[in-house]
Amino acid sequence: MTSGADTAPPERASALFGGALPVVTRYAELLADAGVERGLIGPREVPRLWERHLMNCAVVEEVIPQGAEVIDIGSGAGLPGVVLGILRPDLRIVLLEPLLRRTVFLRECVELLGLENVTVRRGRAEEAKGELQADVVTARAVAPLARLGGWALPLLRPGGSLLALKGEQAEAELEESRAELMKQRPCVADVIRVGSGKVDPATTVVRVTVTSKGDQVTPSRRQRAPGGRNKRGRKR
Ligand SMILES: C[S@@+](CC[C@H](N)C(=O)[O-])C[C@H]1O[C@@H](n2cnc3c(N)ncnc32)[C@H](O)[C@@H]1O
Repeated sequence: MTSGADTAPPERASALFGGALPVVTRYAELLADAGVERGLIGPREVPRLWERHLMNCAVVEEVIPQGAEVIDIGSGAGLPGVVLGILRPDLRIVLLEPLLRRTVFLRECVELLGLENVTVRRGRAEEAKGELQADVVTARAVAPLARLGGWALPLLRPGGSLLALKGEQAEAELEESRAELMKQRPCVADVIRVGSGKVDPATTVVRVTVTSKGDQVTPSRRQRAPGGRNKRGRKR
């Protein structure tokens, strides 16, 4: 067991987590203990669990609407999904993760922390289309934005958002990926910073919001020209 001092919350965690602090502290202990033992997080992350992981993820809750259904793609050891589930009991969260030993750990966390609003699903995001739907999809350190968009946008309800936690290159990555994201589904995208004054630096999030009521824009639909004719002018 890692020493308690390693996982003791810093002072400003109290303001951020409020009454949820004891449960987040228990989660920090699980990460520092079984999480490290089973190779789900590196031992060097333990001293910076709070600032760099737990608090950094928690502030994303600022932009998640009340009562939203959330899918956390590539949850790993539970970031950001478990933290959001603790902090926001109003959310219903699915932790979507393909690797068995990670889903085993996630199920243990859900059970031990008593998170009735969080479920764990083993699977790949690209295979969840048609089976899972959400108002918000979160993802941290899972895939480049264009690929992530291809997995996440089909899972969103109209008006729903992908919230991708990214680093300092977020703006550049968004500009490179914007056209690809639009091909997936009509959407608007921006880079926002959340948690100013609560975490330093603020957490950078690429937010991609689906604007259409319709489904994904499929190549066949895009090729269709108005007037019931296809691109070559032949009547359909
Ligand atoms: C670098 S880890 C990040 C874990 C966690 N989000 C975090 O920030 O600590 C990437 C995670 O994405 C998962 N992953 C990779 N490909 C995936 C896919 N196609 N669908 C869902 N999850 C995937 C991996 O199994 C792994 O747990």
